[in-house]
Amino acid sequence: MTAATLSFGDRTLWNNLNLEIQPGEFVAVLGGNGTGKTSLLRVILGQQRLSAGAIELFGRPVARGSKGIGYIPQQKLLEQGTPLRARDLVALGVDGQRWGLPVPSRAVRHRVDEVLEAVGATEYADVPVAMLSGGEQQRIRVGQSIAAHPRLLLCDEPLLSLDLHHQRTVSELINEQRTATGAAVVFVTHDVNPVLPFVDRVLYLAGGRFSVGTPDEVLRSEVLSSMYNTPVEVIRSRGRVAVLGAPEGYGVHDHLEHHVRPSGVIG
Ligand SMILES: Nc1ncnc2c1ncn2[C@@H]1O[C@H](COP(=O)(O)OP(=O)(O)OP(=O)(O)O)[C@@H](O)[C@H]1O
Repeated sequence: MTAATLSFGDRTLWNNLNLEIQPGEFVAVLGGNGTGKTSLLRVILGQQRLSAGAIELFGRPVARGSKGIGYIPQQKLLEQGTPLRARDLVALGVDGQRWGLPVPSRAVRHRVDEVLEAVGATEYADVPVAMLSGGEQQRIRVGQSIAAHPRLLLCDEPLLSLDLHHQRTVSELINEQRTATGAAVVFVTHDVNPVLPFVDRVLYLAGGRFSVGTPDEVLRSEVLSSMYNTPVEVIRSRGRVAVLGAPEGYGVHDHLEHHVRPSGVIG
């Protein structure tokens, strides 16, 4: 991504962003509501054009529907009554194009079983997904996103509404996928703590500015204070990060509940 700028009307979300993501790299995208985190993923997916600058994916200009990307969209709870089972959603990830064929091929079925096993969902493979807990649904979504062996995994707040135990298991699943296949991970989150041990670089968006670097370089009082243009204190203790004093709506630790939509369909 070179000199990338994204504006809507007279509002610039980020400006002159240069970011090259290496295979196997784990990049956490941090920032408050409305700072352009999801929009960044949409740019990578080819769903949103840059206002200026350029973006390449696997050496080619970004195009909609690029192969090689796994995507975990922001969580939506599944509507009761959705007849799809866990294994159907994973099959969609393996072979989205041919979705709709009544009987998946043997190769697809094999891959589905493999993925269900990898995400620890074999037990509930045949349960309608709407009956599963949020954490179980999220494992299935991770399964769906990794099923086609992506080279790049885009994760939009995949830990939202999960308890600490499930935050850990879902983060570990994503990280295991990265280490097993060398896929790069772009992980949008309000709270970096659950993934901090895995993060190579942070892209922090705030107040129309950004900062990129290792967690040690970016998650510092001086860096964030300068981005927010107000004194912000970053405290690191026992491997955790807390950001104090970030203006409302721009912090890493915003309240998350309002993200959870009451109903919807797995993306
Ligand atoms: N197509 C669009 N047209 C106009 N404005 C848009 C469009 N897409 C996004 N925006 C605006 O850009 C801003 C950034 O949106 P985005 O969803 O990228 O933020 P975010 O950082 O992911 O926020 P959140 O943490 O709340 O999900 C928001 O104010 C949003 O309303």
